[in-house]
Amino acid sequence: MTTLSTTLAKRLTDPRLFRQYAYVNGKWTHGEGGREEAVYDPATNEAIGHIPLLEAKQITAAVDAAEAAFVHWRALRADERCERLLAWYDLIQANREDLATIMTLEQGKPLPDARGEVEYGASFVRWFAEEGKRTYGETIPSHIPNASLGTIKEPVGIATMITPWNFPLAMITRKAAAALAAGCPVIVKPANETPFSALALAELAERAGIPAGIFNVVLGDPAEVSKILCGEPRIRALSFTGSTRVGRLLIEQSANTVKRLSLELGGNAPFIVGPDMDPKQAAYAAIDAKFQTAGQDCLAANRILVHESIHDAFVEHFSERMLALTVGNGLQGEIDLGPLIHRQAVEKAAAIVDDAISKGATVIGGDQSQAPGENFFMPVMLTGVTPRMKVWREENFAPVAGITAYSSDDEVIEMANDTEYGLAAYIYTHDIRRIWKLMRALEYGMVSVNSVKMTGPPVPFGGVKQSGLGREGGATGIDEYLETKYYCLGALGSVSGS
Ligand SMILES: NC(=O)c1ccc[n+]([C@@H]2O[C@H](COP(=O)([O-])OP(=O)(O)OC[C@H]3O[C@@H](n4cnc5c(N)ncnc54)[C@H](O)[C@@H]3O)[C@@H](O)[C@H]2O)c1
Ligand SMILES: N[C@@H](CC=O)C(=O)O
Repeated sequence: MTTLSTTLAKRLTDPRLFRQYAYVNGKWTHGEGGREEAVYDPATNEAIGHIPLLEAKQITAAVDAAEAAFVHWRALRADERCERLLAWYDLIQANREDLATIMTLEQGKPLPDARGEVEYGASFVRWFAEEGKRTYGETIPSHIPNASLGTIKEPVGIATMITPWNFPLAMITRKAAAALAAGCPVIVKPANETPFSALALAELAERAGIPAGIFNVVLGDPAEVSKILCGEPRIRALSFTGSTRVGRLLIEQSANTVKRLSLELGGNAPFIVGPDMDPKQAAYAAIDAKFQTAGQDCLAANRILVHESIHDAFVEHFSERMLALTVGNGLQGEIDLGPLIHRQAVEKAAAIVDDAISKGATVIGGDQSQAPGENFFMPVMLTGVTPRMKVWREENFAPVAGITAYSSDDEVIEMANDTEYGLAAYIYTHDIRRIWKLMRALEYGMVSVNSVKMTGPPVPFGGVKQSGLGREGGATGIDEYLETKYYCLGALGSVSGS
């Protein structure tokens, strides 16, 4: 196992936040079979550390630990769990700079974006710390003589979380904080590309007084680990964020143990621009909605649908702004776009662009000879995109924007809904009738009107169709980790009715 005296550790104010072990039952753990995997900085392709690949029995040991710890955690009062979560929140905030450095090194996003994600991730911890105190049951007017009826909310049990590399911290906290606040122990399996953010969260959870066995981070071969977690009957809930392809697989693997599933899967967001919009303003908003995290965002505006009357002006402003975006190592200076996560992502983006060109799209940008390294992809705008092209059908997860013109509201509704995905959609117009018509007709879990920013702790985040199941965050996010127990208290003498 590599020692802590690596480049990454040296960059941190608190080197103990950089851990190259799994975290099970409050202990930093090696892989018993001696298997390990390197983690690379996508900007330089240099190894920044190693992680152990745990053996099957070590994953089961995490479940044993969570099962034992559950008894005490669920018995705490909600306000006691709240205090520990708030302590975790404070520690995340206090270590924001180190957490952002770890994230930029393993994920590649520019440092200011990484700081933003730490803040965003922390905000879910604070939100759910408070929400845990409001998991109310209800009383039910009785239809049974001399009985009182009602419900109470109880933690579902051990919850496991399988998370992606594009938001290595916030995708964990949005799930884990809800589960912990509900009284559930958690077992997190982060993406192997970005494990160090998860492990730093574990270190801070321990310092916050979250007991051993309650927050575990397991590492290993993803397919091997997920089979064990999905097949384990003691794990009652699985929350996954990642691709629709892997989401389908996890549904199958969880069928035998009938788990509670929350799935935040892929997106293919339309960005609709109405004829009344200022083309420059709309183009700049579309740039923000497309190129954040170098396009590796489930909310990325992939298909930009612009009314024909302003299409050409929009395209001019979009390309001028896109060509001014800076691409480089996220640790260095003012950078708009960092690298893609690995070389395969670059190859996939290039194939999507080639496919569109071969089917008649016009390309602007994307001079890959200017890319500052082999995992970088210079942003591309494609116009004249059609439903036959991959850029329309697939989530490209790269800085590739597809633009096309439409002529009527009915046409754009059909175009926008022409996808298996249904996560988020953007509408830009000031016409209230159009807003209402489009918002109601779009088959998406989230619709944002005249705003690129739509997420945050108070809102229910999630998709329809093949973008997923369930909602994270908001007033209902904690319900993903709660069971409703109905009770009937009969034979209560003369008391009847309510
Ligand atoms: N809806 C949302 O909230 C949301 C948020 C972020 C990312 N995403 C989606 O995530 C995807 C990008 O992330 P990704 O590439 O990490 O996704 P991914 O599906 O490849 O991986 C996600 C997680 O699944 C694991 N995994 C990979 N292959 C597996 C297998 N065969 N069996 C079991 N587990 C496996 C990975 O190790 C990782 O932990 C995109 O589709 C994106 O839209 C969705
Ligand atoms: N940007 C999303 C994550 C999707 O990749 C979020 O805000 O949760």
